Amino acid sequence: MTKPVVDYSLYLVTDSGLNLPSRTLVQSVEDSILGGVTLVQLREKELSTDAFIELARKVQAVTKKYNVPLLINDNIEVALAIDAEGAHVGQDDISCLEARKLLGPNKILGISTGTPEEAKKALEDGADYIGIGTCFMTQTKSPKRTLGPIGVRTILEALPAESSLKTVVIGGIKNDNTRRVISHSVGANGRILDGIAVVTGVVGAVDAKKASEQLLSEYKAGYDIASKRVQGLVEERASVQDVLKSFSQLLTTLREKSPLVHHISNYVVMNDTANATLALGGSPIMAPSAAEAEDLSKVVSSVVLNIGTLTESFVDCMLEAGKHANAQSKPIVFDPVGAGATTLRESTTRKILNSMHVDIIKGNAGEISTIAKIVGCDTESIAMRGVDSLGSGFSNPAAVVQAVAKRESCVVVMTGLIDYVSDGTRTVAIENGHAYQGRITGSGCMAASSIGCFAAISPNDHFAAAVAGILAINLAGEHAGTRCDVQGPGTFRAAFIDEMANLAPERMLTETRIKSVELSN
Ligand SMILES: Nc1ncnc2c1ncn2[C@@H]1O[C@H](COP(=O)(O)OP(=O)(O)OP(=O)(O)O)[C@@H](O)[C@H]1O
Ligand SMILES: Cc1ncsc1CCO
Repeated sequence: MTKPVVDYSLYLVTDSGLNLPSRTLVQSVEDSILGGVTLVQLREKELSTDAFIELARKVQAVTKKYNVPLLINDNIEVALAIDAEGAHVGQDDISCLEARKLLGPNKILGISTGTPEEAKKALEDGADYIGIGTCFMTQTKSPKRTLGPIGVRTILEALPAESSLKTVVIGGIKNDNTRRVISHSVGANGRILDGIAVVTGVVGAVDAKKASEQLLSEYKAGYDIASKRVQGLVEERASVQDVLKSFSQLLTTLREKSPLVHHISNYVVMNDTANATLALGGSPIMAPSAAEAEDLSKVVSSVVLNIGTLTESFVDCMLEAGKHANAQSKPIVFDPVGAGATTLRESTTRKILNSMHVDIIKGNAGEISTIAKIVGCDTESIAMRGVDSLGSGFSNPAAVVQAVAKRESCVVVMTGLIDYVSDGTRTVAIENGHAYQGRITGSGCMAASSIGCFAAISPNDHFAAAVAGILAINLAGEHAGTRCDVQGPGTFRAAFIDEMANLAPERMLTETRIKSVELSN
């Protein structure tokens, strides 16, 4: 018998303890296969070998009927006794090498992995696939730390791009997180998860068939986004010159369309960011309640998340708004204010990056340094004092923004005397701006709002949106800072908003001081 070809897209892992009492486990398995489950694993930790074999034979009658492979968890004896298609082992069970010896070369063998090292070892030891987890907290597992999509990606990136080892993600995978787990975990090596492994989402669902249909459709939607991202990594991009030409048009469009921008901002800058949005041509809605996030996601054109004054309810709202913005494909701008200043800010930043796909990250050097650490980029560390970045910044700032952008598959903006914007491939340095911007609070937050406005009317080119957003705010800063009626930060603040409203689109072409930075990829 040759090794079966396996479709890992929707992998059901059973658990009698979680199966709804209204039906048998065998019924749940059959319903889930009718809904699209492509692979089944029988996991029974409490049964004797005889009882396990008896149940396995019943489940096998169903899997055989639909030609879906059946794997046995942990117990190789049971797998061999019923001639199952293969087995799955954990890190604390029989070793992968030993399991392969017992199973022979033609059975499917999978192993649970939680670190890049375990994944590489599984490949060496002859596994066919790895289960990567735990991704999120679940009813079945409460690990000390979950991987989240970023941790999953680190494991995918540890594997050679061309290796035939398949990968599935496990742990808390549900309908409402499948798409982003798949799309957000794409490795820089182009590896995309081959499937999702689900326990409670199916056996605990009232309608296992419907739950399976929905999960499979979410996996496919996530896979499509992931494939586009992988293509984007190699696709030819428009030149900076092309982007420059489009800026004045973007500002004109912003004023014509006046898109609604959902802000979850901080108490300090709420009013200034709302006024900056209006002055530039957008329409702000400052809405920090989770209860209205879903409704808003349907009508707004972009979302700005700002962690400046963190409270539990702000965080809840950001997570909810992010989830719905991703589902509605509305761009998200993330402003990790003071990210490195406290443990709460750092852990919230991690939570946000793990819970949604952020399209544009904007921060000062200290904040970007914290993000780099969270996502695993090896860079210098820049200290923060409260919400301000300390010192002269990175020795090679362009390389840092490019590395973080590449790693997160998003656009990264780092502000300061010179602002850097990168999408991981193109990187530019923007020299416009006025020193007064550094002397009032919230000019970074207003920059995020400006980017949010441009992202709203440029949903398919977030790089152009970020560059245009920074240019608009910095040109307004230059005009305001050089006005003779501006005497200091107080008068500057009012003049700054005026000059955002006065900004003529053509000035974005003639007054920009922008340089493309050539970096090796
Ligand atoms: N010395 C400066 N010269 C010119 N522009 C500056 C200067 N300092 C800051 N800026 C501009 O001000 C904006 C905000 O940058 P900054 O790095 O000060 O943000 P931030 O520290 O996040 O601000 P905040 O936390 O107050 O919102 C950017 O558009 C940047 O270009
Ligand atoms: C000063 C300050 N503290 C929390 S948020 C904020 C505004 C700058 O982001």
